[in-house]
Amino acid sequence: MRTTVSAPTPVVVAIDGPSGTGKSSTSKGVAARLGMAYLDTGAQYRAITWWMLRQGIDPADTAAVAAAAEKPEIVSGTDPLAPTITVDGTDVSAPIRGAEVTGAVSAVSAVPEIRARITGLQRSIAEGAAASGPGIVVEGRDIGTTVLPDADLKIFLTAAPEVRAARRSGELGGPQDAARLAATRADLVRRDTADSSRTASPLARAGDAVELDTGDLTLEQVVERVVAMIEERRSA
Ligand SMILES: Nc1ncnc2c1ncn2[C@@H]1O[C@H](COP(=O)(O)OP(=O)(O)OP(=O)(O)O)[C@@H](O)[C@H]1O
Ligand SMILES: Nc1ccn([C@@H]2O[C@H](COP(=O)(O)O)[C@@H](O)[C@H]2O)c(=O)n1
Repeated sequence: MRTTVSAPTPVVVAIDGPSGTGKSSTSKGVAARLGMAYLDTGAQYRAITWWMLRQGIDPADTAAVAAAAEKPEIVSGTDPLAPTITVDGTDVSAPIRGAEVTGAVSAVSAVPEIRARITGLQRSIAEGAAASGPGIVVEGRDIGTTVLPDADLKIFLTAAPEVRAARRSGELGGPQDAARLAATRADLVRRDTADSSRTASPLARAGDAVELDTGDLTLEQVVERVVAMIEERRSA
């Protein structure tokens, strides 16, 4: 006798939150566990910022950034075990994590023409993944509010700035002195303030998002909780 195993219902999951709350690590872990696709939308904003800087465009020159918004080709690979990001065919996964891009990305991502361009890309990737597999986990700042307002599950991650700064400093290696922690904390808070106060699609928790404070949880525990929520939605 042959048993039929039905494919899991495709699920679109939006994970938002401030910098360093664990969005990328959680989203990759969840997507890998459930065989889903994964989209790092911050990497897309970083990639377009990298291109602007390479072109000599001043990130503070809103008109110049807007005029160039459609020019670079940005391609995201959505395998959670090996996510990729290219600009005009160049792998930019390393340079987009540098201080220059990190310092400029909030200015570029606040420009409405940039948001319209990147939001369009994000929606088409999410649609494709939901149509052809078990779904996608999309992480960013405005996924639940603007990019995918009809997502099946929305999560908003939080953690105190001190916790986030300690995690980030640990990631960078080297001595964990007070001055370094304070500088890392200030950098996170500066970016959160810029991202939440912009007019176009700011960092915000969607009204129907589940808020999860990751401060006292290990990464494994956070992944476990999100997986449980997805399985609950699937069986509902
Ligand atoms: N629950 C957790 N417990 C301990 N460390 C964690 C936890 N979640 C994430 N981390 C660590 O915190 C750091 C930041 O995590 P991650 O890059 O996933 O955050 P993020 O929200 O995607 O940040 P950003 O918005 O700046 O891209 C990483 O070093 C990660 O390993
Ligand atoms: N949905 C999003 C995602 C990101 N941004 C902007 O990109 C910056 C970098 O994001 P990381 O997650 O890689 O740290 C972030 O500070 C935002 O300016 C965004 O606007 N919307």
